[in-house]
Amino acid sequence: MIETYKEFTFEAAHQLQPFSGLHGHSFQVSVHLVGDPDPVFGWPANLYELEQQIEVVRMTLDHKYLNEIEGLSVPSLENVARWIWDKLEPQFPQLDRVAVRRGAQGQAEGTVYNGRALQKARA
Ligand SMILES: Nc1nc2c(c(=O)[nH]1)N=C([C@H](O)[C@H](O)COP(=O)(O)OP(=O)(O)OP(=O)(O)O)CN2
Ligand SMILES: [Zn+2]
Repeated sequence: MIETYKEFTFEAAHQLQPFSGLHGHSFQVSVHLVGDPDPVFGWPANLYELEQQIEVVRMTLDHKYLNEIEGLSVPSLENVARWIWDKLEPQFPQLDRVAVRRGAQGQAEGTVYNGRALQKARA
């Protein structure tokens, strides 16, 4: 098995009542794929294909008010990560986890969503 990842960022506003009113963040995301290496290229998936789908996701989130996006009415870090997983997993069965963080280096807060581990734990 081999792991390949792609990072992207987006800027967005959100609020999380009753904990926070309207404000914005720079979010940093990393998308990790795990799978058997391709016999020629050694990758679990072609990054060109992943990048195309990530761009669709990024365009949906970037410079948006997250609470208004379908499925993101409660945009905690964890729900944002799950939402990204749900968008990418149908095209990428090799998807292993999605990490979402916000805040400066050394002060960041974030989450790692591993949908497959959660599905196994529930089964
Ligand atoms: N596990 C989580 N806990 C909490 C989350 C979350 O997403 N996951 N979010 C919140 C609230 O949004 C909280 O008010 C955080 O507000 P936010 O401005 O996003 O972050 P900070 O308060 O740390 O402010 P900085 O801008 O980072 O200084 C609560 N719990
Ligand atoms: Zn916030």
